[in-house]
Amino acid sequence: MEQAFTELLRELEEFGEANDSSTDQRSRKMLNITHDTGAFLAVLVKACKARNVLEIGTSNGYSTLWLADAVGEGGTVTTVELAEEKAEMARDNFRRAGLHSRIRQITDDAGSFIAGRDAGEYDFLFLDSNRAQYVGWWDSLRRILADGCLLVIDNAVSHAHQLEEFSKLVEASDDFSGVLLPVGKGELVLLKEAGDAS
Ligand SMILES: C[S@@+](CC[C@H](N)C(=O)[O-])C[C@H]1O[C@@H](n2cnc3c(N)ncnc32)[C@H](O)[C@@H]1O
Repeated sequence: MEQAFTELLRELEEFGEANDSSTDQRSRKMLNITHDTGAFLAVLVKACKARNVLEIGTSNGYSTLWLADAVGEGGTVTTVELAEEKAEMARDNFRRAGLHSRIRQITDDAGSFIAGRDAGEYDFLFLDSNRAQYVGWWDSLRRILADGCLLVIDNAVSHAHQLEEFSKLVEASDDFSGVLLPVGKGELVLLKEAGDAS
């Protein structure tokens, strides 16, 4: 990882912490993943050789930068954000990092966006958005993830109670297996089983 990129990540971490502690208004908070979560996502993306990543919940683009760096040249990260002012901040950060050419920004409601995607279109999903909507998104999420690939969900420990219904849906899905890891705010890593090719 280049020094300038590491410095940008550190700058955004400091900005996120200062910003989020300066306001009680949730919509104004950046709510970024932790540094170790970013490093963890990058390792997963590289290990999976993911080339077509989808992130739901861009905020100002901190987590997107980790994903975009990890996919490498030739890879793409599509990231969805509802709030225009945050998408604007993210656009700026993507340019600063020189990674804008591999990032596709969607400023829309993630539910409508994922409903219109093709089956198996993405080989890595990262979900870090409005947890109350995850249950309604489950059918689309499981459909657009390719077989043998990962869906990672942030805040699975910090906000476990908000994910109870969602977790029940996942547990009832035979084609998914998962593990909850104590990284950052708790990462739920779900594998869409590849199925029996024989
Ligand atoms: C926790 S923040 C994302 C933080 C970001 N992943 C990071 O680590 O830098 C969640 C974001 O999801 C966005 N969001 C909430 N509901 C959404 C929806 N229905 N569609 C798209 N984005 C949504 C919020 O505006 C917010 O910026």
